[in-house]
This record gives sequence, C-alpha cells and structure tokens, in this order.
Amino acid sequence: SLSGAERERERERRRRLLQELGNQKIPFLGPSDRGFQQLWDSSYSGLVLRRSCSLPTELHGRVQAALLTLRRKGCLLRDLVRVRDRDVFTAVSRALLGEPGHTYRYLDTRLFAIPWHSEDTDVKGQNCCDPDLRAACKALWELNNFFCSDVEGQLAGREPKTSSETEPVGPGTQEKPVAQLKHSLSDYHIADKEEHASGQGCSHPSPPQVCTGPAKFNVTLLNYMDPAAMSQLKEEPYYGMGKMAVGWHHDENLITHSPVAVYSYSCHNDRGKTNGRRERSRGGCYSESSEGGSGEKACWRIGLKVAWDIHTPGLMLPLESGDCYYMRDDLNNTHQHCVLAGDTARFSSTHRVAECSSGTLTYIQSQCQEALSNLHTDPETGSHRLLALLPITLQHCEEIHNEVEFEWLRQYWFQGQRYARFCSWWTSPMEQRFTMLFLATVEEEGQAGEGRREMAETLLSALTDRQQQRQTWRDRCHSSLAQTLPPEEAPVDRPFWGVDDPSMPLPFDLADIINRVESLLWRLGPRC
Ligand SMILES: O=C(O)CCC(=O)C(=O)O
Ligand SMILES: [Fe+2]
Repeated sequence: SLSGAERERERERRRRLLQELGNQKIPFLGPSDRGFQQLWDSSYSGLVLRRSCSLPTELHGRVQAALLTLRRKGCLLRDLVRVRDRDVFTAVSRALLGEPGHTYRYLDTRLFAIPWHSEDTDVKGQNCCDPDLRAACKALWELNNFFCSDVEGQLAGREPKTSSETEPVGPGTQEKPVAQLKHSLSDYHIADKEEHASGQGCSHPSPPQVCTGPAKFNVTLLNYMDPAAMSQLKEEPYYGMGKMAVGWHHDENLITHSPVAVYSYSCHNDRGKTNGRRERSRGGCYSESSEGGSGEKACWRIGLKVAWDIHTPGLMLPLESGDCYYMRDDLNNTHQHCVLAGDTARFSSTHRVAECSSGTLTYIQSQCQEALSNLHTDPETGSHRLLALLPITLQHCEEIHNEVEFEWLRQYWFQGQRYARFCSWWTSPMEQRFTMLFLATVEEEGQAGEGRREMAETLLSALTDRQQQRQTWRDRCHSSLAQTLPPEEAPVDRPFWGVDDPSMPLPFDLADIINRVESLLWRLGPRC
C-alpha cells in the first residue's frame, strides 16, 4: 500500500487533473457507441469479457445458490476501512474466501479468509462451521478452479477474435468452443490438484512476487450491494457514468501482473426471471422488467479508465447476470476501474492472486517462533530474559512484536466477532496467548557504553511506534462510526490489559516506559 508521501503526491496529481478538467466531463463509450470495440482494442486490451452463456449451467446454479446462502447467513458485511486517514464504511458488503490461513489487505484493513472447505474430510476444518456454509464455500472454490484454468486458456490463446456470436469480447481473445467449456466440474478439480502437485503458479507465500506461471487465484473477495437499501451513492465524477457502488481504484495487494477474474450475479428483485426480450438503449444497459415491461431497470456496469489520463475516453461495460470478466496483464496497474450500480441487488466474486509473502498464518506463526526462540523463561521464577542482546536482534524482535500486534491481533479484533460467528477456523490462532507480548525491556540489563545506547535507541523507536499505533487503533475502535455497529460486529480493542496485570511485563500504556528510556538516553549523554 501507499506511503503517506505517495498518497500526498497522488492527491496533488488528482487535484491538478481536476483543475485542468474544470467542469467538463470526459467522454466514455458503451457497447452501442461507435468506436467502442476499437477503443477496447486499443486502450483496454487487458479486459476480457466471458459471457454468462459460455459457463457451465450447473456452475452458475451452485455459485448463485452459494452467494445467496452467504447473504442469508449474514456473512457479508460492510468494512470499516480507512481512506485518507479517515474511517469510512464501504458501500458494498464483503467477505473473503480463500486458501486456509490466507489474508487480503486493502485500505488498511486485513481480511481473514474463510477457508474454501474444498475437502469433505478436512480434519482441521470439520467442526468450524455448518454444512450449508461449507457447501457455499466449496461452490466458490469450484468457480475459482474454473477461473484458474480458464484464464490460462485465455492467456495461451491470443489469436484474434474469430467468433461474432457472442458480442462483445475483449480483443485478442478467442471464445472457447462451447463443447470445450462443457467440461464436467470434476475435470477442473483434477486439473487444479495436478497444478498444486507440480508446485507451479504464484499463490505460494514466498517470493518471487511477479506472476510468471499460470494464475492460481488464492482468494476471492465477495461483494454485495442492494441499491434499494442504500440512501446515497456517489455520482461518478469524471465521466458522468452514474451512481457508483465502488469508486475508482486499482486492486491492491496483488502479485504483480497477476490477473483478476470476476463473476457478476445480479438478482432479480421480483419472483421469476426476466423473460422476453431485452431492450438495448444507451450502452445496452436497460433491461425490461419482467412484469410486463413497466419501467426500465438499469443494469450493473463496470467503468474503466486509463490512470492519470483525461484524454482517452472511458469504457463502460454493462454486465448481465452470470457474466464474467478478466483483468489481465498490467490492466490493473495502468488502469482504474469502478462499479456502477444498477437497480437490482448484485453480488460479485472477485478472484485474485493475493501477494501473501507476509499475509498467511503460517508466515506470522513462523515469525513468532523466531522471536520466541530468543526468549528464555526461567522455569523457577517464570521471569523472561532475552538470550541474544545484539541491537539488531532486539530490533527484529520488537518489529515482530509490532507486526503481530497491529497487523494481526488488532486487525482481527477490530472486525469484532464477525469471523467467529460463521466459521471458527481463525478462533484458535487468534485466542492463543501470543507470548510475543511478553518480550521484556532491556532497561535493567547492566551494559555500558555504545551497546547500551544503541539498545535504548532501538527500543525507544519500537516503543514509540507501538504507543502511536495503539492510540490509532483505540481511536478507530471508539470512532462515532464504530459506535453505530451492532454488538456482534462492533470493534473490540484487543489485546488489552490493566495496569497491574502481573503476567504482562510492560503496561498497556507505554508513556512511562518511553519517558524512562528517553531519560536513560539523556543520562548517557551525547553519542561519542
Ligand atoms: O464487483 C465488481 O465487478 C468488481 C469489484 C471490485 O472492483 C473490487 O472488489 O475490487
Ligand atoms: Fe477492484
């Protein structure tokens, strides 16, 4: 994610562009506009549309049922994210599904994946949630497998478009013959297992972090919004594309150049399906409502723009229920996208190759292990002592402490009981007493000279940083927006301990300790 300075530069750049633009709108093209396909070919070539009809029917059925199950169970929740140092609720409700132990970080928020539950006899996950939820997760895992193999096919075959049957598709892509798509779902499972076995793909936690092999989507971020329930959606400001459910953005925290695959499902508000003809007016984005054509329903659309460019027209792509699209190559880097709300409720499942080198439970547990290996506990007294006292070791331990506390524990508890409510997979790792918090200070260590100064300096910077971050999290937990949440979703300021908790070597409030280290440094005098 962006640093403060980078954010500031972006803001300034945006301000200048808006100034240049004045009150004018930038043109954009939809499918019924002349030059649409040409614009797509020339400026949006990483975008590929796969129409609903080219996916297996039974896959649609399972995925759509799964999304409805997740909604019914209340798994989809609005995130209290941070944008430009302010807390805001996302307009869409979300949930993350994915490989066990994976997380996805966006807008200063770490989402913890509900595991796919791909195995029926997963010992670890057996009792973590009920069968309906397990089945729902598994359906999205099947969709994930479909996308993994489909996006590869799309990458392999870059011949120019040959079929004009399904309009429109992206440039340089060939719709797979329908026969080829009528694989049974189990074919995809097998393909998936084989790829896992061969160790290819880019979902593995360690670097390199550039996508080279076939795409292995490791998480999907689900989105849901019912516009009827939203009082005010923002108007798209640059092109006049209409109301936005998700504003302009790049997807964050992805392996460089990895693709994103999206399944779009717009539910019909009424009973029954839209039958009869569809009318295509501007952008083909109105469909006649099912009950005799009274009133038009705006459909959901994706907006795309070239980043930092006010000259290339924008692209607006209407999506019918069941349509999928891919963002390939570097489209996500060079372009931004937004989601334009239609009239009906809509789900999307957005499959990603999350950059997980520091984003898995395995990773953070090994970090803890490493730091703890430097901690000796006296079996008699229970007191703790650091084994290695090199400043570099101390600094590393303190950094790990901050990482565990702020990137994992506080992130998790800030989202309240939401995870434990549907699936208890994360409960045990998060409830574990993270002994990390026991790391003692070196104040008492009888060292002299530069070594001691260096230690104190190291400690001071770690503690100051920790104190600041604790305050930020406290503020976020007690913000007026956080207060509006029901108890089960309300942020919990955890971990927290009282002033005289004997099991904690350091108080929660570090102000006194920081003062002591500061005065120690002062007593040691200036660096020689
Ligand atoms: O819903 C969609 O089609 C895309 C949503 C999106 O851009 C996102 O979740 O990052
Ligand atoms: Fe996105």
